[in-house]
Amino acid sequence: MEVVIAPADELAVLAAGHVDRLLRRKPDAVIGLATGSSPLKVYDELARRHAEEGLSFARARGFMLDEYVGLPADHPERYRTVIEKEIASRVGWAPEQVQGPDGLAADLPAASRAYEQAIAAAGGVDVQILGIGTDGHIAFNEPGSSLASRTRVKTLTRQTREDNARFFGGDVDAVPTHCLTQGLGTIMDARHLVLLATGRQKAEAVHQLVEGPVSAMWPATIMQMHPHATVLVDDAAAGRLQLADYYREAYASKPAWQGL
Ligand SMILES: N[C@@H]1[C@@H](O)[C@H](O)[C@@H](COP(=O)(O)O)O[C@@H]1O
Repeated sequence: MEVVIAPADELAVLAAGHVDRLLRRKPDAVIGLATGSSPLKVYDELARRHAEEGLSFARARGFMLDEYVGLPADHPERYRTVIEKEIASRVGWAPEQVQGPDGLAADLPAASRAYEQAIAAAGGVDVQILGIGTDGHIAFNEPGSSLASRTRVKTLTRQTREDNARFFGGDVDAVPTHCLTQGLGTIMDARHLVLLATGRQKAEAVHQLVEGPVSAMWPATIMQMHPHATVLVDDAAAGRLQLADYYREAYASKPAWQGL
């Protein structure tokens, strides 16, 4: 696991750089897309590179991490709508180039299985962009999630619904109670994980993710078992890291042969 501590704008450029290099090496790459506020600057930077530097997404595909259950198709907070607005429409992706779990399916377990099959049929995810919840969830894998879980229905915790109420006019009761989410096992199958976290409210989750024991109580800790995980955090989110000085030194003195 590589930990990089830098200002938020720099983190976004680093994350976009990973996607950029992947696309230039593999134009038909599969990109895992996260919602939430953490990846927004990354999407801005990718849109900028698409518009100004000819970064092409024409042959690439996107797979979303998760989706609320039951939000109407035209709801502005439906993750499919958010991803369309924040990234897909800005990099020239046609609707069929981006897939997400179907939170409106009549048979949600069947939709979950179909989504796993779609990811596998696409050859798996090359780079997965991730945020982290204050309780250490990734995608919507709440504390207690099986570390080997696959795409399925989950019940959102009160804390997650309160955290996300800001997107629903501050009304926690307007936040759906259930979601479809890639499992931790699904996420771990991606070839590269790039997680972004900023702000003091993420400091404990980041500490657990990087330095805590691997545990279903802090689901993101499963990333410690991934062979290629990049954790990008600002000073505030790094505030509780015990080895912060070491991560700073290691990054500042990173030899060129280690690659980006
Ligand atoms: N399902 C999403 C996660 O994918 C995201 O990582 C998390 C953190 O959101 P934010 O980046 O806004 O803090 O929120 C939601 O719960």
